[in-house]
Amino acid sequence: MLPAAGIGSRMQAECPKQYLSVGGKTLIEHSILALLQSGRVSQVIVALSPHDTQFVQLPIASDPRIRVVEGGAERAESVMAGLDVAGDRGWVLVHDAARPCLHPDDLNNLLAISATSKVGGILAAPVRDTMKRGEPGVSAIAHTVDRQDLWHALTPQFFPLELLKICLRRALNEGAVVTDEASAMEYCGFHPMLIPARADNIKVTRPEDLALAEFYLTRLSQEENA
Ligand SMILES: Nc1ccn([C@@H]2O[C@H](COP(=O)(O)OP(=O)(O)OP(=O)(O)O)[C@@H](O)[C@H]2O)c(=O)n1
Ligand SMILES: C[C@](O)(CO)[C@H](O)COP(=O)(O)O
Repeated sequence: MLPAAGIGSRMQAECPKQYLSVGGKTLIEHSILALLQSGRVSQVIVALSPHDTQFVQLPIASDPRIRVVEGGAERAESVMAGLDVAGDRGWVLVHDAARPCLHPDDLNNLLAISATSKVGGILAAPVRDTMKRGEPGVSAIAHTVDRQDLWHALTPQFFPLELLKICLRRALNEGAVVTDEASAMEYCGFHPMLIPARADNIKVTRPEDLALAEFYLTRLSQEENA
């Protein structure tokens, strides 16, 4: 499942950031292909804005493995819309359309957990910098946050489909803050696995991220063609 119904406001681009191009493909195409090229993904459900007129123009839109649903006002609602049409596929990957640099080794490491875990897990990168909590409303440090066992949550996030649907629906119905799928699982008392992953699986969010994504994608392409 690929949430792709955002407007990319922080990117300050002419179009929603998932349609910015790197290496001749849009970010959303890179993100979908990273899933399909694994050979382990049978269908990709893409949640799009009701105002999206660009996806249908992409060559990948005619791939029979792609299904489109209407996303919601928040990412979690878009994900829920996709899960509601996912059928009975056992496990589901949720991957941001804005994360085009997913490495196949990370994807395979995540997919492997379904052999042993009943809860699921996420790709994550350990925090490297000293972390500060800011004083609310002012640019001043309140205190340093212990970065021991602190991780950046990435995507894909990988869960048993029915369990994720139950947890996400409950979290949304009860007004929980859900910024990733693991948040919903945690809200319902589960402790998803953290799968150590590459820090170059960036979420293209701000203007300066596009050049970085281009560098990482070029390097990934060279590695795959080596
Ligand atoms: N209502 C929403 C909001 C976001 N997303 C998707 O969730 C992913 C991660 O969200 P984010 O990086 O925040 O994207 P945007 O919401 O588009 O960015 P911004 O917050 O800067 O507007 C993106 O692929 C985005 O398209 C979605 O499917 N539905
Ligand atoms: C799902 C996610 O990419 C994990 O880090 C992140 O929570 C998305 O947050 P956003 O505010 O919707 O970009």
